[in-house]
Amino acid sequence: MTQTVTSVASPLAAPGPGQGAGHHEYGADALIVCDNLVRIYQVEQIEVQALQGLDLLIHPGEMVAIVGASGSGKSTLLNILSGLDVPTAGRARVAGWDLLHMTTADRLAYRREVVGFIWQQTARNLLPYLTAVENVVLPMAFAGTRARARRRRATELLEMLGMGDKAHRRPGELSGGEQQRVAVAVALANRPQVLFADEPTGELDSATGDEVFAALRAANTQLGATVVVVTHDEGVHTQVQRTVAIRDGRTSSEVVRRTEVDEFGASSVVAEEYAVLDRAGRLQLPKDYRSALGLRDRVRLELEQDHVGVWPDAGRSRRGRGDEEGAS
Ligand SMILES: Nc1ncnc2c1ncn2[C@@H]1O[C@H](COP(=O)(O)OP(=O)(O)OP(=O)(O)O)[C@@H](O)[C@H]1O
Repeated sequence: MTQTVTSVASPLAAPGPGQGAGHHEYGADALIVCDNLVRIYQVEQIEVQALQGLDLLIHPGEMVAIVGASGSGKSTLLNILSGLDVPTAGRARVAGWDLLHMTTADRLAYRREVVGFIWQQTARNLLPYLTAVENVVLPMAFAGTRARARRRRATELLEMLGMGDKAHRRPGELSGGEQQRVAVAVALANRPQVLFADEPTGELDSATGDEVFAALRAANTQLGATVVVVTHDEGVHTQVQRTVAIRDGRTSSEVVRRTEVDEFGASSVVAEEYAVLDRAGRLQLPKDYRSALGLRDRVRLELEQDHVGVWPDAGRSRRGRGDEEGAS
């Protein structure tokens, strides 16, 4: 993987209202827009800032992983995007639905028809007393799809995900990976524009996890669903086109994978890491870069023709040494 950290001007850096010519709304062409999203939980007298001004854009047809350590805000973000929770401030929009201003009826329609979910706990995805095909039929029945059409779609989806021969088994008669593949079919039943998956492979070994990712990729490439997977597993970047890292309730870096074809026609996958630059111009330098050059407290910046140089504060390190000498 190339280790160039390139700071991408986050789309947030685009001109705001009234700024510059031809300005357009932030994320106008994105399917998922989080703009300065804040979620504060009040626990007795203490405020917990789970999201601290998170910016994120996901475009139609993307398959994106959101990674971050425990407590970084991943579940909070997913709960908001899936319509289960409401942010404290900021803007969140999915497929044209404003998630801060939805009525209860809107929320129901949104959850039933616009988005689909796969949760980590297989038991949360499927009803244990229904067969695989009956589980897939159920959301279509709630949405009012005709009986014959829902049966046909359920069968097609299970076949597409390699579960056609096990359509009449109950979840208890399926492996964990197979249950998650059925869960993907359930989530796709009402033709959602977006699939959200929360640690969908968390309870599985890596080989079985790969099968679940293959099912999510099929949903993405064959049905055109935009897929967002939340996980603490940083190794997930090999499974998706783009990985967005969250730290302390904010997006901090991204890894983008693309296929390059050389002059002999051989293709290879190149992964490039980007630092996210926010509207205020803040970006986070990776820890290994900071420690390699002893960057801390403040750095010297220099604007070059096509890049910005970042240097350790030489004056401060000299002073630091002087202090140490003085102290000895
Ligand atoms: N309902 C809640 N009430 C109070 N604090 C909460 C609540 N939910 C989450 N938090 C806090 O918000 C922060 C972000 O939590 P969140 O669950 O979103 O993180 P996460 O990245 O999903 O973690 P994990 O990988 O462990 O699930 C944490 O400090 C957490 O303790």
